[in-house]
Amino acid sequence: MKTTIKEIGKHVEQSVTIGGWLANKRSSGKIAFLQLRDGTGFIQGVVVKAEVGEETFKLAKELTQESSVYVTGIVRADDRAPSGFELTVTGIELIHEAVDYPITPKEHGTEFLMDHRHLWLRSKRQHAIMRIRNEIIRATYEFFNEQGFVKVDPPILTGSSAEGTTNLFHTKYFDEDAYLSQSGQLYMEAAAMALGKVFSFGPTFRAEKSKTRRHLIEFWMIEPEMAFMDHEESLQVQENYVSSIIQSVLKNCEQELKALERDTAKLEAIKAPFPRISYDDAISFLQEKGYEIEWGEDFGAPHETAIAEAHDKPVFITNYPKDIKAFYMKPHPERDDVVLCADLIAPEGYGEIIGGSQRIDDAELLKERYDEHNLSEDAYGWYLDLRRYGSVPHSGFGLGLERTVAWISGTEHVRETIPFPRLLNRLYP
Ligand SMILES: NC(=O)C[C@H]([NH3+])C(=O)NS(=O)(=O)OC[C@H]1O[C@@H](n2cnc3c(N)ncnc32)[C@H](O)[C@@H]1O
Ligand SMILES: [Mg+2]
Repeated sequence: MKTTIKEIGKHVEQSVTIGGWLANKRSSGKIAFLQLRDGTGFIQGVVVKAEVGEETFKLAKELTQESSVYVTGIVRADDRAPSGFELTVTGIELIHEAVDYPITPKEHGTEFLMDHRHLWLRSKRQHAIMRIRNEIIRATYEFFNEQGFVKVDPPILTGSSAEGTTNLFHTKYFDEDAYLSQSGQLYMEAAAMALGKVFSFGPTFRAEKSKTRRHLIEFWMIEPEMAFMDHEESLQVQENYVSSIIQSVLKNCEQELKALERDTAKLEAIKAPFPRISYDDAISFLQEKGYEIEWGEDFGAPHETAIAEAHDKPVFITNYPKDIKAFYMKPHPERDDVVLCADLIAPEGYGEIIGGSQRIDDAELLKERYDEHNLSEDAYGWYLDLRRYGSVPHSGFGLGLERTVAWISGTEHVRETIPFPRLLNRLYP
């Protein structure tokens, strides 16, 4: 019967057929070991000449890397195998021969692999990362559906910008100027006024000329927005959400984490609540550590890493100066120089995975911010309406999917956490 590698454990000592590709192989004299993959996992097929005969053994010996095949065999339980099973091959049917597959089992440079991303995706490591990405996405929908959030899809083509105008992708919308969305937030606030608790999940775009291991030009963001929730209540949603996806990955991606040699002990300990440190205290901490940083400056990667290293869980840095944060953030009730916001900094040097805040809910104050930031009512009048008609306290945040995948999977660079990364000077494939 036809099955998949993921399901093969249900057929021990039975004859099955899998469709897949040859990932690698080794052979000696009268026995060949085929490393097979079928998209659901990897398994070894053992081909014994005396059992399969001359013709099938010759086919096995001549199979080339990434040729597609149907392989039939008896499923054997084998504790030594990563999947716990092995296939004693009884038959092979070649579907299509791959000639000179470029990504051979030897080491390859990053640019070579990036130029062949459409093929590199097939490797065991990329397979593991993509399955962890999938689990984080699945667990995200599970968490927010269980919490009573409604999925709402903000537009990708917009006439406004939430995160400033320095990294917008301009495009034409017929005769009008338009931008690719940097963040769905402003629209999510409108949705929250209609549906209470909402979340989006989609691509966002930042024309940032940053060449770091944390920056993509196109990345995916989960953006929950919650009417009647204040800043601290939003932090509780964030820490519960992040804890939940970590537990889901630990539970459902054991083989993938093992394939990536991820130290899961560091993840198992991560449960809500997460520590909070104010921006003020973070500045003092860094200055005591000898960092040259003054109050009012934003943190760079080394600062975030130093702050994260002082904690064994993700840490919220709260209440940044108003002047280094976005126009929509609500001022602190006791201070007008800082705002009710927080960045969540992941451990192990993975940096900021969440940016969030309580939003201004007063029309006059928001109008003042429009004037300060030169925002036109033509483009932002609708956003002001949310404060003119039944305004309420509300908060929200954005979690960067790729940075979160990088952290949980222990992957150095975000380029491996998205199927087709868009980086500075990288639009291919
Ligand atoms: N609904 C909201 O309140 C979200 C808010 N408008 C927002 O966009 N915040 S953010 O700019 O900090 O971006 C949020 C997160 O989005 C991720 N992010 C932000 N920029 C990037 C780039 N360039 N590459 C990869 N990931 C990125 C990172 O994890 C940030 O913490
Ligand atoms: Mg941010």
